[in-house]
Amino acid sequence: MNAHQSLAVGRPIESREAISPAAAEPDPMVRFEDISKVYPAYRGKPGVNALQGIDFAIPRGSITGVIGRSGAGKSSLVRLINGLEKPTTGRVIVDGRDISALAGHELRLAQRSIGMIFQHFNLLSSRTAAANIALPLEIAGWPKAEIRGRVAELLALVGIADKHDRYPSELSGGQKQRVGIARALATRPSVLLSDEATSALDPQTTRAILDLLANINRELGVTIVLITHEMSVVRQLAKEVVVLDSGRVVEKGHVADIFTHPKHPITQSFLAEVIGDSLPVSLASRLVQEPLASGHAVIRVQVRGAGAGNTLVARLARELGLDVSLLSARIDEIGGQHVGSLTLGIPGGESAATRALAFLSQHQISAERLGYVA
Ligand SMILES: Nc1ncnc2c1ncn2[C@@H]1O[C@H](COP(=O)(O)OP(=O)(O)OP(=O)(O)O)[C@@H](O)[C@H]1O
Repeated sequence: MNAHQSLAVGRPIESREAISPAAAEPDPMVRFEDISKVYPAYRGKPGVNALQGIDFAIPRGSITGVIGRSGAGKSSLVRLINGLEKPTTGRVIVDGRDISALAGHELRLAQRSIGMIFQHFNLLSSRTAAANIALPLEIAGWPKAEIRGRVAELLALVGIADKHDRYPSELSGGQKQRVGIARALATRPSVLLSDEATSALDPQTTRAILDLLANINRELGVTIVLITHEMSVVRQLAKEVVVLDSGRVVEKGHVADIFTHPKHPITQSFLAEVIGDSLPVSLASRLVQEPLASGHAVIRVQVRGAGAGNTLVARLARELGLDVSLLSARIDEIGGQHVGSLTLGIPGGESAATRALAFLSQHQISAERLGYVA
């Protein structure tokens, strides 16, 4: 166990039903059954408890984000799905088979139904785009003529039919990742694992690649497992999310639920990076943390559903009998739902803020007090 792991405080797992405990999902694509993964001590380096008590299922056809900070155990988890690592305890069932029990030829056959894409694309520089995509088909022993047809189909699917004869050095980052995606899909996998696949791309290219993955999920029904340290990636693509911290699942569920009611501090810190966090500068510079008896309390509220934010300000003003002001607002579409982040100014100091927070909590609306302005 390393220093980071030994300091970790065990927290209860927050379950929100969408990603069920392994046993509760009748026929999932991936089922982690009470997994632990320990990397043993090696050449004077201490052993590492990389994963502990992992027990959940990934539904067929879903897009599931697995998010965590560096060292949280994301890559270990994804390598268990394609059998590159074996769990220390527990089983990993993929498409009905215990992949953790397979070895040799059987494992290689099972791995053909699990595609993977990588942050740095992992293309062979000596092969053209078409030849990179053909590689897994050659390994699987496909006849040459069939490979040609399949490669042309895949190049068209990922939108680079004209790059057939280009070498990786002649392609942009986004085009290289399209080749990576085509190669991963070549053997018609049922699962696509994406390990930080957009981390090396600029925001615009990231959006295009995430759109492509969404289309692939929709049109081919491929289950996608998305490893990332960026909540913006989860927000754009995933419907379900699993939050990992120090090798444990600390929160999981529908993305829109997690965005509106984050429970674990690590989830809250991920959200703070993406949800309209910025206050108007003139306001932020005057914000103080000490409660004020008068002046405005500044409260941030997360709301869900089209139009939910519109009525909230009026309802709160009615309830408090005060002029509630809207200081900033942002609406996103997350996990197929509208999620809004509103920053409200509430006159009447600490006592009004306390009443406002009680009202919001009574109505299961997630809110936090950011501070006060005189
Ligand atoms: N092959 C290995 N041998 C020993 N320790 C390992 C090995 N692979 C990972 N670890 C350790 O296991 C823990 C989890 O690592 P993992 O790579 O799964 O996390 P991660 O969330 O993917 O991190 P990152 O985002 O930095 O890639 C870390 O403490 C890491 O140092």
